[in-house]
Amino acid sequence: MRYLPDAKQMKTADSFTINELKIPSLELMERAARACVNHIKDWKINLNKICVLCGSGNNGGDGFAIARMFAWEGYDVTAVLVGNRDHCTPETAHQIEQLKNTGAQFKEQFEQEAFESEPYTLIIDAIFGVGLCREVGGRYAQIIECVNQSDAVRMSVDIPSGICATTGNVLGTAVRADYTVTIQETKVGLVLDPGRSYAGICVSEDIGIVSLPLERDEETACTLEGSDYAALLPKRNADSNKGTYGKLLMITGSKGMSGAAYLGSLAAYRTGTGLVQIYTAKENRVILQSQIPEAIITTYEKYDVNELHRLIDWADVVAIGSGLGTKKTARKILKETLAYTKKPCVIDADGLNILSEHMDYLCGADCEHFIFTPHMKEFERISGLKIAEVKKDRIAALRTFVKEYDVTCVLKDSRTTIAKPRERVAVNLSGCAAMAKAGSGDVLAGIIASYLAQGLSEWEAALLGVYIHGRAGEIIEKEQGAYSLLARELAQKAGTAMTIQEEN
Ligand SMILES: NC(=O)C1=CN([C@@H]2O[C@H](COP(=O)(O)OP(=O)(O)OC[C@H]3O[C@@H](n4cnc5c(N)ncnc54)[C@H](OP(=O)(O)O)[C@@H]3O)[C@@H](O)[C@H]2O)[C@@H](O)CC1
Ligand SMILES: Nc1ncnc2c1ncn2[C@@H]1O[C@H](COP(=O)(O)OP(=O)(O)O)[C@@H](O)[C@H]1O
Ligand SMILES: [K+]
Repeated sequence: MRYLPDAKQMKTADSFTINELKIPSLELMERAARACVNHIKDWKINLNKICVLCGSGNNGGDGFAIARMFAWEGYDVTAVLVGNRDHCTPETAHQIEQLKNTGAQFKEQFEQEAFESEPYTLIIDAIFGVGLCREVGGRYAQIIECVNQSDAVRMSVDIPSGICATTGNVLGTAVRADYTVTIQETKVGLVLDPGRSYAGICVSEDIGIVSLPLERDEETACTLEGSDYAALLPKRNADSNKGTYGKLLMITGSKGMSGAAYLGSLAAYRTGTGLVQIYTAKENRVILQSQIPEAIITTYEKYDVNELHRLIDWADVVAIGSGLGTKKTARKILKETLAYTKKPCVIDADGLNILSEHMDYLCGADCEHFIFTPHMKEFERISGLKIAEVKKDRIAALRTFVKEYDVTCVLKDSRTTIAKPRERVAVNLSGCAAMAKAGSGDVLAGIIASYLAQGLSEWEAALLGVYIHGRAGEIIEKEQGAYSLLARELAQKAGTAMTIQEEN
């Protein structure tokens, strides 16, 4: 597991290391700068003419130290203070002093004409780091625009200036970096979009800042690593039969929407479930029987409460909502399912759309065992927060939502975030744009339900499901390119994605 701290959490870890472990701030700065220099050299960037743009905070201090190191080695380097000299931190003021007699050029002010006339091959952005605390405007915005218009390679120290380390949002404007060296832990704003795309190739470098404060703070987000996911994989025993791997009831599909039922059940079988029963509208029987003969098909024309209870009693796990529609029968089925089931239950798509108008269905329900899988629009509906509002700080919005309803929630997006009360918010790092196709979400609901059926907890199933879904997308993108993925291929490849994981 890796921590993904926000700005405040990272600053707390910095201060703890400096104040409690007595590692001087300047020593950490020296290590940070050295790490940046080493990475820049590894990347084989053209170093003919280097410009380092430094703010007055400690991010600027890192920048001046980098300039000094390159100057010592004889490179042509210019360091520009883009901040106010009177506002320099003691460390940054010290670094400016250290720059004297190294051969580096020092400019106390940014001059646009001079900057644009120089044939810089590398611009190092050390304007703002985790201390960015408001919209970038005025002079700073102009400087960042100049940087983005330059033909030089752009490398950011810690985080592209203008990106919020806590939310990944652009605060006014931001440097579009080709490379970023982030100090110690990857900030959560570097993995959430748009911060992720502004950072370019991003590496983190351990400089000895301790993680204890991050561990202590339950609000520090995290991401899992390959070995963590491998440990979650359901075991396949020699002495087993289909009953060993769970009975999954999928209440999915409606008239003209058989695809959702097909995709979810295919994904569940492909990822290991022993037995899948689909409960769907009667019009889907023939098509589903021919598309997926491995599934048991039970159909309804009208709502029959006894039949629904019998099916839920049969199942170990329920998944409801994909392609269900929002008509009267669908509403009745959802209401009764949520009231009756004590089994783990994935609620997706139309299940969430119906619920958004009837949040009272959750009263008295076994919410602790529910996993919601909304995309942004569905989350807007169930949370009552506009998408723009959610995007301002999606982790905070998600955390508040799961606390209120006591559910596990998988907020799907280009970067999917997963939350549950009393757990750290997790950000999934697998997946790719090839997956932005209709039906991808139905597949995810099937995979998560499949892991529940095989005995994983709600939290484990959500984490592993989202990861494997993304890995399957990556495998397809590698084989077929970024355009041709079909949701059914995602379902088919999900099992392969699990095998690869086992080998890691
Ligand atoms: N020893 C350590 O602790 C280590 C720290 N390290 C490095 O330090 C970085 C954090 O340093 P930091 O905390 O000094 O903040 P930083 O990002 O430089 O910016 C603060 C300055 O920006 C200004 N400012 C903010 N927003 C603004 C805006 N919109 N528009 C204009 N100005 C704005 C703000 O001004 P003020 O609000 O005071 O007016 C202040 O002057 C971290 O990312 C890492 O690179 C590493 O070397 C490891 C060891
Ligand atoms: N650009 C992207 N990068 C990574 N994953 C993506 C991207 N676009 C979509 N996805 C994933 O694909 C799935 C789409 O789900 P959803 O919007 O519910 O699809 P549908 O309703 O058509 O089944 C989600 O799991 C989402 O995370
Ligand atoms: K920066």
